[in-house]
Amino acid sequence: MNIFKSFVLLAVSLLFLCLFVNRYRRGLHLPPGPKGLPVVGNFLDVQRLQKSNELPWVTYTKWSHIYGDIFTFHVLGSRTIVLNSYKAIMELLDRRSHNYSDRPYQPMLNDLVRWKWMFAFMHYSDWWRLHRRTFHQFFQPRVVSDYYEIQKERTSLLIQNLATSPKDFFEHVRAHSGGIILEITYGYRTQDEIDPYIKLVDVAMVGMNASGLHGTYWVDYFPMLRHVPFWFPGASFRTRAEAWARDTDRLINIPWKLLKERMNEGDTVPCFATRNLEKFKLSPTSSNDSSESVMEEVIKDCAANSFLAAAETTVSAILSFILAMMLNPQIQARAQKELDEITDSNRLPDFTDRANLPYIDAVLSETLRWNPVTPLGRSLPVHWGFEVDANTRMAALPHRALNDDVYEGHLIPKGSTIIPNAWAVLRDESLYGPDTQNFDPDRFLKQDGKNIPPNPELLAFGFGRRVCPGRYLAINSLWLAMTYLLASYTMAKEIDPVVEYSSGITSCRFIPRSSVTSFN
Ligand code: HEM
Repeated sequence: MNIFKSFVLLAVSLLFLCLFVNRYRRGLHLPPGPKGLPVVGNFLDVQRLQKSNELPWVTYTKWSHIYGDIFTFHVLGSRTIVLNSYKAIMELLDRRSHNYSDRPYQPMLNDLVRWKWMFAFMHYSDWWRLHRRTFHQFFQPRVVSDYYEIQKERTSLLIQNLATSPKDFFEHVRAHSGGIILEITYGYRTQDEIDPYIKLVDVAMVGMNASGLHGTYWVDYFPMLRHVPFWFPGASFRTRAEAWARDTDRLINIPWKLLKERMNEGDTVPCFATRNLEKFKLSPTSSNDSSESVMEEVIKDCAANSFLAAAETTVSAILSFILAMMLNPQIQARAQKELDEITDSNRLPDFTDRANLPYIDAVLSETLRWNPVTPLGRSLPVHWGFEVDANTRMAALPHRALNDDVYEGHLIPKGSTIIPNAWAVLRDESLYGPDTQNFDPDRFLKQDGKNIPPNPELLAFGFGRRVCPGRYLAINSLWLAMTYLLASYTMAKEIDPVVEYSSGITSCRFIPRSSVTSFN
């Protein structure tokens, strides 16, 4: 009888607890958002957005004008919360980053297209931490100066290549960014070595962009579908995923295999991969792909991750800078004047000059603000001169809430996908002043030193524990490319460039500057 009484008491208490928790949760509302249909939620809105020509960050910004800085939408039971203000992004993703450092599970991308080795897509876990730590040791502020010589050499080559074939500037910029990271990670040095690897990235990115947009495939909502056999009616996504997965495998395996062959022949230069393998006393002769040790797997993953993460993003930032200079000749002339005064127009700039070039620093900040590489927290696949369809532009690197949280009276339930709309913040006139669609470095140079807007680096490189670990290297590469370009050329319009990434610019004239051509 006593046992029965205790059981009833426990059940009643549990019931009250549930009611209390429910009341607490009911009292708090989810952030508002577009009204959806029963069961499918906003499935149709999202489909419409994916098929439309409107860029998703633009649509999200419009929705934020209707629903507020923080809004929600649902698709088939999965909840997405979009943050559109500096305050909300910094409070949640930065200050409360312990709760928002996870990534949503994407069965199509991670499992079927086999990107789960990429730590940018991993869950917040010990496995991710091991990767991040291994990576960080070679890209933290203390060590990035070790890469100055590689960056200078590659940037000089970019300037020379532009003189030889200016029409191929897009390829030259890609070879520049790819060349820097390939030498740092795998020790590859020559031009001939770089091109095939850049092609591997290009090919693998097709599958990544197509599968990385959560919700494009039903399997993202119903993960069980990943077990559907290839021959099953309607399972064409499995065949497509398998073809993309083979490209992913090639991206991670081919550079590694070549590195090991070279190590066996004693023909390598010190780099991220070799120095790490030595550190953990891993001999390439004693291991092959099927018997990799755990640490070898981590080093191999990190090398491929840095290669992929660095190549596209840095290219995009440099192309944005070139576009801004072409469209704003007076800003270009002012930056060149500042540079010439420091270098006396008879040498190339160096990192030690940076503190004396405040206007160029403002141009760098404005470049990151004006056309952010990662409008929704991930890089844009920029292919100037090519049409990129709306789906590929939609990709984002979202965060995920690990536990229930409350923000300004809104409930943010555990498991919600969180998208930071950095683009909306970087265009916010209350922070960056008027006409944020225009390129104007002066917004960062207030004479009185007051009301300086937030540094765009805080938004462009992501947030909290997931902030881009390659940002110090990226800023150095960008600064050097900008200053070498300004010192060596005047960038001018050949035809009217379209200020859009999708249809993009097709041509730029690189006019050698007579005062500096002697040292090219
Ligand atoms: C202009 C250049 C770059 C931009 C704008 C950029 C931006 C970003 C952004 C927004 C994220 C996501 C952060 C988040 O989830 O909150 C990220 C992640 C990452 N970036 Fe970068 N990045 C750049 C260059 C690089 C470079 C040069 C490297 C490598 C050397 C790199 C390596 C990574 C890695 C490994 C991650 C994943 C971090 C994680 O999930 O823990 N990035 N980057």
